[in-house]
Amino acid sequence: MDLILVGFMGSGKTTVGKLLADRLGKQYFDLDQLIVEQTGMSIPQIFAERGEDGFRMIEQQCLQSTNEFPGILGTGGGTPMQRNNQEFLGKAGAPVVLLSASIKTILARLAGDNNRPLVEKLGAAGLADLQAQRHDTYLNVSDLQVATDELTPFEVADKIIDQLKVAK
Ligand SMILES: Nc1ncnc2c1ncn2[C@@H]1O[C@H](COP(=O)(O)OP(=O)(O)O)[C@@H](O)[C@H]1O
Ligand SMILES: O=C(O)C1=C[C@@H](OP(=O)(O)O)[C@@H](O)[C@H](O)C1
Ligand SMILES: [Mg+2]
Repeated sequence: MDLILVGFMGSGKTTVGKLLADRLGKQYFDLDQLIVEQTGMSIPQIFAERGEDGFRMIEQQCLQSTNEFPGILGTGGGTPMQRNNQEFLGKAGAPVVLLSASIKTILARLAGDNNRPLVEKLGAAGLADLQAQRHDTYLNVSDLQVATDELTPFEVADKIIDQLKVAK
């Protein structure tokens, strides 16, 4: 893996990951997409039929399967919360980049979304709590942090490229 994106739902991991891959001439892998391909089920279907615990088990297995993948990996918002996944991120040998956004931005970006079961289940206040709960873990697993509220996805990609150059 060359780079791993982490962050809350709606922070832009999938969008920015694809852009970055295009710009750097690399492949993009999306953990949620891999889960959908491996199970033949949508994310809401997995939550409905297997529960969140079932989803987390599949998520963990799929993450392990990306071990030798070349390119850029976009994780799901809950991926860094499991200990095994934290170990994976720590040993991946790729910079882990945290995309952040305020809860106001997140709610605006996810309005009308029906592919994220936790958004429907938790509502605005519950999502704010979940974001706060995850905050420290996101910081702990990441090497770089980019605040995305005032940036277009293209600008976020630019910033990551710049910061990685500086960090080299
Ligand atoms: N920097 C940004 N500015 C404006 N909209 C964004 C930005 N990043 C992502 N979005 C939008 O927010 C929504 C969620 O983005 P997505 O990439 O799926 O996030 P994630 O994979 O982190 O959940 C999409 O509609 C996307 O177009
Ligand atoms: O934050 C989470 O727990 C989740 C985030 C989603 O991915 P995105 O962060 O790409 O929306 C997806 O993995 C699932 O709905 C659970
Ligand atoms: Mg995503």
